[in-house]
Amino acid sequence: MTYIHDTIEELKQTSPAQTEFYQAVEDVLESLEPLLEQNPHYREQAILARIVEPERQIMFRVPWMDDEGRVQVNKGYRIEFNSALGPYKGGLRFHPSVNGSIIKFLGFEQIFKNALTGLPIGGGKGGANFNPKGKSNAEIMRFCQSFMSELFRHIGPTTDVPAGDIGVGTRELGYLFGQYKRLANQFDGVLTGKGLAWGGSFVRKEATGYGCVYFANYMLADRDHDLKDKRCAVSGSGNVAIYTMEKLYELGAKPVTCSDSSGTIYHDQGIDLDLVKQLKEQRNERLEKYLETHSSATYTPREDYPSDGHQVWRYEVDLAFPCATQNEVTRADIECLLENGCIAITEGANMPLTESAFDTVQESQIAYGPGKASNAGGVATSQLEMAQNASMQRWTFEQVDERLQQVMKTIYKDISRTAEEFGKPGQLVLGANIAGFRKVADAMLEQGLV
Ligand SMILES: NC(=O)C1=CN([C@@H]2O[C@H](COP(=O)(O)OP(=O)(O)OC[C@H]3O[C@@H](n4cnc5c(N)ncnc54)[C@H](O)[C@@H]3O)[C@@H](O)[C@H]2O)C=CC1
Ligand SMILES: O=C(O)CCC(=O)C(=O)O
Repeated sequence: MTYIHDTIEELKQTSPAQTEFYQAVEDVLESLEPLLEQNPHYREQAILARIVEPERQIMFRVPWMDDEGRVQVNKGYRIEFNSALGPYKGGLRFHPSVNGSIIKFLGFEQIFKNALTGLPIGGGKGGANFNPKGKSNAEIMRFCQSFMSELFRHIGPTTDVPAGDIGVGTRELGYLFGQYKRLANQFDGVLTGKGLAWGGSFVRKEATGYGCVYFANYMLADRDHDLKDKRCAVSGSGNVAIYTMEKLYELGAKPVTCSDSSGTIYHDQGIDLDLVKQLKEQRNERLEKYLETHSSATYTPREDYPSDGHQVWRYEVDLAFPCATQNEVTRADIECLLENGCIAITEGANMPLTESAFDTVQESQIAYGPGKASNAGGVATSQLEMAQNASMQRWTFEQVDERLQQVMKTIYKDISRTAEEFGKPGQLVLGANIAGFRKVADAMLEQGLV
């Protein structure tokens, strides 16, 4: 459709050199053709041109001092993308690869993901090109304090509520929250993923991984499969990967791989999750150390990966769960998964498939849970944390987990129904993009020229 094509071309002119952002925009817009044909008012009201433009983009200097007394400077970002459905909501990423394009793609995805939860949250994302690897605890604290010294004036419990993402966990959120409190003189729900003793919610830590597996379970059930005894490839070994593996074990499946940015572990008898938690959550070690306890496992260092992809996807598995980062699955990886009999891919990470991997999946018959639906459990539970903070209540682990399961079921049903409505049953990408877009676009139209 030329309207969609023209919007994407215009975006490339006005926001140059933002490859990941174009990739995320193309994924959403290219699904919208049947909806736009049915509803000409979206075009008349220039809704596409409005929705791809963030409401506000904040970029700032983050100066801090390292342990040697040297001054360091990083770039900080917060993209407040869309507030049609509620306050901006989305994580903060600290990773050396962070730039305007990465934060914009993440913020754009977040708009539709948050809409799919059915909860009143808009979309935003932020972060810095800061590399936490090898930094001391004191350096991390000083960086977080400097980052928040600027960010605090832009956020608030009903304005913009950041959370964690890659490189930002409970420790970093603690330092960020401490600095916010000193500057704003407020103890409120301005960040989510907080420690349980200072306003955090049960299940937030586990929510993205658990939610992803709940989603996979609903998707498989609809295709007369279940998780029992399924061999699973999981990538990453951070927050999302660990709690994906935990729930897979609980529901009878067996994760046989995990990875970090240095290499991949394959363990045929099943990944030793207690050991991975020790290595990653407590000791901050590389996965290679896994071999010191399990010599029967295989470790492949990154430099020995196949030239066209990633080792983690090159084993015989039934299910795949990319849980590390964007563009971590190539076309060759997908071909290998398909040849090895994999029946479903469920995304824990945001946009983990390269464009050609995505096209290959779309052409295949494999069940595919797109991240904006399947990893929405994290942000949904963040909203439950906001609700608990605002009402000064604390719900039990079981109550929050029950709500999380309900949200994931509703998302699955909503996107499946939408795919059917547009004559493409089972096409969850189309279902997720149309269902998410429609909620946001309709709210924007009702709010006037915003
Ligand atoms: N934390 C959350 O609640 C949510 C996270 N996500 C997404 O899940 C993914 C993982 O995030 P978290 O587990 O929170 O982060 P994390 O920092 O806890 O873990 C990230 C993992 O990915 C690996 N990784 C990072 N960059 C990599 C690279 N270039 N190559 C290979 N491995 C790499 C790291 O070694 C680590 O194992 C990201 O795409 C994030 O945006 C999505 C929804 C919510
Ligand atoms: O919990 C949140 O607010 C953010 C989660 C997030 O960053 C994501 O869904 O990608």
